[in-house]
Amino acid sequence: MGGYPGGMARSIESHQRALRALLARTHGPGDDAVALPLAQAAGRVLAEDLLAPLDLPPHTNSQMDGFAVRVADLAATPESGTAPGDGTEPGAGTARGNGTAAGSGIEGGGSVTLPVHGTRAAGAGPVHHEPGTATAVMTGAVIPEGADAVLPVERVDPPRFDTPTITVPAGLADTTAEGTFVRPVGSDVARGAVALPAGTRLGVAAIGACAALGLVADATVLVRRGPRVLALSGGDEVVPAGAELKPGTLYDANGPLLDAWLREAGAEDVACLRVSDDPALFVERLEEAVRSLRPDLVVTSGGISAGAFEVVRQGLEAHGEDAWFGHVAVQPGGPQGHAVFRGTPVVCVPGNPVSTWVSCEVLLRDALAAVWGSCEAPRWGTAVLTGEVQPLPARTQLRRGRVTGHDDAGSARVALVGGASSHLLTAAARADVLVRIPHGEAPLPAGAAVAVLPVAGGVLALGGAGEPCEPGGDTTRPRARCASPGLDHDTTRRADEKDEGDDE
Ligand SMILES: Nc1nc2c(c(=O)[nH]1)N[C@H]1C(S)=C(S)[C@@H](COP(=O)(O)OP(=O)(O)OC[C@H]3O[C@@H](n4cnc5c(N)ncnc54)[C@H](O)[C@@H]3O)O[C@H]1N2
Ligand code: MOO
Repeated sequence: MGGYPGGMARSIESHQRALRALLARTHGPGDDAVALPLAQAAGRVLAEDLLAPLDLPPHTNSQMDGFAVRVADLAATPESGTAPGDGTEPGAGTARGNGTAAGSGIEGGGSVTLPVHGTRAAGAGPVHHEPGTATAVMTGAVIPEGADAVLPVERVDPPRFDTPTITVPAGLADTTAEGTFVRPVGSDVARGAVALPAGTRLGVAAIGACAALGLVADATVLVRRGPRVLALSGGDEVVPAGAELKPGTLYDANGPLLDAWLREAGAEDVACLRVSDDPALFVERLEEAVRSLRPDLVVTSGGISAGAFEVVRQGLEAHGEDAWFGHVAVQPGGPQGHAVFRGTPVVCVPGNPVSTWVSCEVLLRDALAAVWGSCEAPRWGTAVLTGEVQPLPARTQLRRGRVTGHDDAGSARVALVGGASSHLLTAAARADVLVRIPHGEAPLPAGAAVAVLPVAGGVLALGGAGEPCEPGGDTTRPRARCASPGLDHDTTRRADEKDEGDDE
């Protein structure tokens, strides 16, 4: 248990400010941009407005399978018995009924009957609409010129297309306004207007929008350049995947985790280095890597807490400038640090894997978004807890959770996933939000509103993940399995199911 009085720790917000100031020492907000082919720009943030090269939709089209009509043709008067208009054009046989349309079950008392002229499928070119008629149109079909509304097929009588006439019930005829179920040309975005403003992350919908605008995969888009990052992780106990797992050792989770996270956060390039517990060697390798790679930012994981082998803290306190190592009043992510090394900002996050990840999501993301603009800032929402949660007395907790639907009032419901301990990485991998539990003494009851931060957006950028963390390392990897033979899943309580009061 890492106990310390909350009063001696920085708040999350004050540490965010410190990281912003650190990164701003070498980079101004949105300093530079890079032109990338669209195919490589997924997950990146636009550096300039993207203008629409065409109207979207490119033509006025139907929102429904139904019948295109002129609204004026639905406004027949009981006296005339026909729809207004000149009454002489083709289709002037339009009649207003006064009873229930035969077999339709539709209430009458003002219904209008129109002859059906033509059928238009999506993809067919524009045609002229005959006044006083209805044209069958499928969803997406160009609205025939002269028609100004669409009646859904299921609301007319008969509710089908193989019919010479349709009867429009009075309730529908009276309430259909011009534009009903019509999608005007350019109603999503007009040609020349801003389709995606600068600052938009090229997520799934934005990629779809670019495709809809006709941008081909090698069309160039200008995106914010992210930092080139050197990521250091390790410790004597940490070995790369594929190596022999000797007693007391464990596989490197944080190197690949940082590599994936930094790329998803818009880093231009990421180099990963594993370091030992020897502070002199740590400084030597850092020195070498900073000189040869010239990163914009160094991120370290581990080696900063209260142990006897805190290689990062010891190395940077002795050889860095403006080093700060202390605590933030948050769990996980309590121990934190930062320094400047040979002019390069260094952000130091704690080594427990969930602490590394949560620190990146909440602390580093804020600074990268503010100073580099290479990713979106953390955007908190609210949800209600599905069960009671015991807070910590002096630290905000950032628990992992999954949104499980909505309550009767429409609020998102969030259930915690796994316990509070920061080694519970597989449980964290099942989470889609971080749940902010304010410090306090009394349990938060089920139904209490809490802040939640979506965290499951990273998959898009991973296709481009670069070099493995250990180039040249042993490539013989243990094969993944779905379940361990012999492990009784019914009776084994997993470590990540242990819950409250766990505040390491
Ligand atoms: N006396 C105290 N002890 C600890 C405190 C404290 O306040 N007082 N804080 C605890 C908290 S909270 C955290 S978080 C950790 C942070 O420690 P470090 O940042 O120094 O990290 P390490 O000691 O190097 O490692 C912690 C933990 O994570 C494992 N680890 C490290 N790197 C990796 C990796 N690349 N892949 C997988 N796992 C990794 C490491 O084996 C340790 O188990 O300190 C607490 N202690
Ligand atoms: O604060 Mo530590 O980061 O819980 O594991």
